[in-house]
Amino acid sequence: GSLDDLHIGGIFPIAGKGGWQGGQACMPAAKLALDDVNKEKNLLPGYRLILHSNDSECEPGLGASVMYNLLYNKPQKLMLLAGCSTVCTTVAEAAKMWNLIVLCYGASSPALSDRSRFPTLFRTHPSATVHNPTRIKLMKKFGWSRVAILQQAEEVFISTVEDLENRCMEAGIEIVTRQSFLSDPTDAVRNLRRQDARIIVGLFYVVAARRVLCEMYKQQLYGRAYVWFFIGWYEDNWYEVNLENEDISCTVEQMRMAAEGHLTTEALMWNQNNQTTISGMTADGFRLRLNQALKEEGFDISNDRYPEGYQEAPLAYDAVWSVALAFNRSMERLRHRNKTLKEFTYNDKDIADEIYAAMNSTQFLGVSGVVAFSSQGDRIALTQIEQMINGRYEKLGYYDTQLDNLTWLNSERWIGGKVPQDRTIVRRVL
Ligand SMILES: CC1(C)CO[C@@H](CC(=O)O)CN1
Repeated sequence: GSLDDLHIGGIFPIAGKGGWQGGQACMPAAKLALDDVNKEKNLLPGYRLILHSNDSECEPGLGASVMYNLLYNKPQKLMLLAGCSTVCTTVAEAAKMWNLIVLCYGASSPALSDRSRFPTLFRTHPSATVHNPTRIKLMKKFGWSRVAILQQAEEVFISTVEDLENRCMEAGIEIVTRQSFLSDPTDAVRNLRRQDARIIVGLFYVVAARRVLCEMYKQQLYGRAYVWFFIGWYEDNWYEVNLENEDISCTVEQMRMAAEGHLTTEALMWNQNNQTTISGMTADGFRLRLNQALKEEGFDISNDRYPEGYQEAPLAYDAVWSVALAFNRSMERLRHRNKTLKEFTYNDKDIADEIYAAMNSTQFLGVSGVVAFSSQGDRIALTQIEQMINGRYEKLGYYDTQLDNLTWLNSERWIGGKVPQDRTIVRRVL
């Protein structure tokens, strides 16, 4: 017989600059997943999953208006997918009024880990706070118990630093100073020097990162006596590009000198080994298929950053699988009560609770790695640690926070040949 349709809404960053580099690859990735789940004959037997996509341009206002279009136009939607933090915040805060589960594939804001504000939110994109246990783990590994923080005054970094401060307290790590800046880091970097900061955690977007790096060079806050933690999701050669048009008054050579030796942490968004995932593909197989799909859609995938340039694509792909699996599981349970998902209406909390319960118990191997959510709906993810060695990022290891398991490759290199100290050592000459 003919298949019955299950409808979901999708809000994607497409036009505009797509929010973050790579946001535009999320809709093509979601469409690939839609084809795949609809081919699985025993995943949604008798049903076809239909995705109604709209463009948010990563703007919360536009995101809200496309959400209302999705809700006030037939057919009835069962769930909403969204991307950027600002759009996800707006959509997730409102969607509970329609008893809709929201699944965000591109939202990193720590503020979203809040069941009182977002009771129906899940996200396949990890929170920015996922870096913090890794930073603490490294501080302990290298014996650093006196650190400093330098951050850009942006919501995502303010809430990440609050979490980091709490974890430093618990770990007995002293924060000698926390400096923040809006766009010019000059004074903040000077204050780091005044406090004799040696181990510094830097939290800023990539444009601010270039300014910080040049300021580090000018104020000599780099080299053998310092360790900087930067964010790992900037594009690879981030410190060599746009110097002129961003008025960076350092040369590429000076930027490279200041950058040498810094550590980075980032959430893993591509499954690391060659295991076959739930879709039947390995992560590399997904990479090839995505590449093909992007080419067909006219994307420029010649840049060497591919797929890091589209690093969040696996999160959008796995989000659609999460939806299909949750519908499969909730349909099973509803059947015992002679109900089906097709009966869902926006004031049916009973079915919404079934979908919530099913989503809450998600656990499968996707192309982005194991997909599972915390009680706050946050993606549980591994982190990767790298170091800038001779102008190239080298992998140093991976950290699994859940198991407190650090996989270390012993490939770190210190400019002075030994681990930098977290303070000036005053030798008592007796
Ligand atoms: C790792 C990054 C670049 C963090 O910001 C996310 C976008 C957002 O949180 O709005 C996308 N992924």
